[in-house]
Amino acid sequence: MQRQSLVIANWKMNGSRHLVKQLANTLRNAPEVLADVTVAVCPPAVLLAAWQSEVFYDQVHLGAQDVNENASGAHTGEHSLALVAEAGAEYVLIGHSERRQFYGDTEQRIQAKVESALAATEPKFKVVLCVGESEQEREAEQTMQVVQAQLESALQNVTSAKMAQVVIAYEPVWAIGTGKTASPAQAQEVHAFIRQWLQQKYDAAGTSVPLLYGGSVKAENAETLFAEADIDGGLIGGASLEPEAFLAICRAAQARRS
Ligand SMILES: O=C(CO)COP(=O)(O)O
Repeated sequence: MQRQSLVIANWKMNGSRHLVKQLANTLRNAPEVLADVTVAVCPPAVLLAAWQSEVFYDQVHLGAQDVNENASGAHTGEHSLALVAEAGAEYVLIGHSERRQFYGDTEQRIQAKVESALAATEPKFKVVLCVGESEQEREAEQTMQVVQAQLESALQNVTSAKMAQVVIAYEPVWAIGTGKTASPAQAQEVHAFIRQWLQQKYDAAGTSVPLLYGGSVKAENAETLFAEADIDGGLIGGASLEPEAFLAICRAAQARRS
């Protein structure tokens, strides 16, 4: 099955209004890429509005890097789904390893965030669930158990019908921001495992879920990663801060289709 290519920029705590303009202009000048590849950008939430005024919605989608599971209330510093939706977000990253490691995102909170995001109707968010093992877990040959436990926990109450809104990003923690990319074969092995798990739980609905690889994806390695059967695109950190590099990665995702 040929799934649509998807590339998502995760700016993390980086970027500026200037970079919004630069990346928007770079992407706007490549309509042939945007016609073939779904591209979403997740800037810091305070820059969503700047993107909203720059970008044609039907060309580049916007996303939030995280969201609070509650609808509103006394949660200083947090953003609700309604707030990020108002700022233009259609995608939301949930369970990024940096949030799991440093900001208290337990399995239970991630599950709650996934369920709140999938319950929202205006808009119907695309939930990008991030999973991945640490270096020690890989060395102990626990990669598949760790990934499976993360999927089981986050998706335990998610039905097949809702899976049309779900994207899974496999991001091995040891490859994030380290320059150590998983080899295409290493990434494909885990993606195939995730695909099999999804198909077992969701049948056909599991076949349609896009699977993204993240972790030191660069213009130079994107094409070989995206050539793998179960890698439908990427979740890009550092390279998404360089407009030309990010566009080159989007072009590599476009090449995957042909
Ligand atoms: O964490 C990532 C994207 O969410 C990957 O970051 P890098 O591309 O900087 O390794």
